[in-house]
Amino acid sequence: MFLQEIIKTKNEELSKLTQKKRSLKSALKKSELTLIAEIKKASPSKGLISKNFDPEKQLQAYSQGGADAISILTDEKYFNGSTEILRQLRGKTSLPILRKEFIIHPLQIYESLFLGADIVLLIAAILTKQQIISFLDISNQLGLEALVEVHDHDDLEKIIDTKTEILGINNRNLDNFTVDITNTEKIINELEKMNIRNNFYIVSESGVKDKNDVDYLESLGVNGVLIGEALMKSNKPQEKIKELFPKKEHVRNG
Ligand SMILES: O=C(O)c1ccccc1NCC(=O)[C@H](O)[C@H](O)COP(=O)(O)O
Repeated sequence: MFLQEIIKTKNEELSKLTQKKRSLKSALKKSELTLIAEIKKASPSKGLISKNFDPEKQLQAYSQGGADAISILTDEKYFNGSTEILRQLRGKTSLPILRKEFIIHPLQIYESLFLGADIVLLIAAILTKQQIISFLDISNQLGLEALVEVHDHDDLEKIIDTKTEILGINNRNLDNFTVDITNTEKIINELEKMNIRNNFYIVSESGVKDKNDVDYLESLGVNGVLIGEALMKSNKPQEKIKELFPKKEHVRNG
C-alpha cells in the first residue's frame, strides 16, 4: 500500500515541477509590442558593457519601465554572466525569464528548469534540425517555452515543420558580430513568401538602439523586440524604455 501512495505523491510533486510557468507567449499574443529586456554585463562584440553591473537594480529598472520579460545571459566566459544571476533574480520578479545560453545538450534544458527559467533559447545556427525537434519536445515536457532563434535562410530551413512557436530573428551575425536590423525584414519576407509568417510569434533581437528602430520593426509586424546593449549602457534604463516604448505602462519611481 505504501508504495502505491508514494508513487502518487511523487507524481503530484513532479507535476508541480513541470507545470506551465510564466509565459512569454502570453505577452506576445497581445497587440502591444512586447519588450524582452536583457541583462548582459559584457559581450564578445563590445567587451565590458556595464561597468557598475548590478543585476538586481537593472531588473528593477526594467520592471518599472514596463518590460514584459527578462533575458539573462548565464554564459560566464564570453558575457561575464552566471547561472547565479538567474537564480538570484528568479525570486525578485514575476516576469517571464529567458535564459540566454548556448544550449547544445539536453542537460542544459533540465538545468534551466532548476535555475528557475521560464523560456530557453534554441539557436538554430548551432543545432541540427533533429536537435531542435528533440529540444523543443523536452522543453515542452518540462513546462518551458522555447525561443528558437534564426539569423539566415539556412537557419530558417531547419525550423520549418518543427513545433517552433516563438521565432527569434537575430539581426546579429553570431560568427562575425555584424548587426543589421533590416535582417528582420529579410527573414519576414522569406516567411511570407513561404506563406508561414503567421505560424509564429516573431521577436527581433539585437541592434535595437532608438525609437526609430522600434517603430521600423513594429511597422514590419513583429510581436516583440529583445534589447540588451542600449538598455545596459543607459544610466537610466527605466527612462530609456519609456523613450523607446512611450505607450507602455511605466511605474513611477518611489
Ligand atoms: O552580443 C554579442 O556580441 C554576441 C556575440 C555572439 C553571440 C551572441 C551575442 N549576443 C547575444 C545576443 O543575441 C544579444 O545579446 C541580444 O540579441 C541583444 O542584442 P543587443 O541589443 O544588440 O545587445
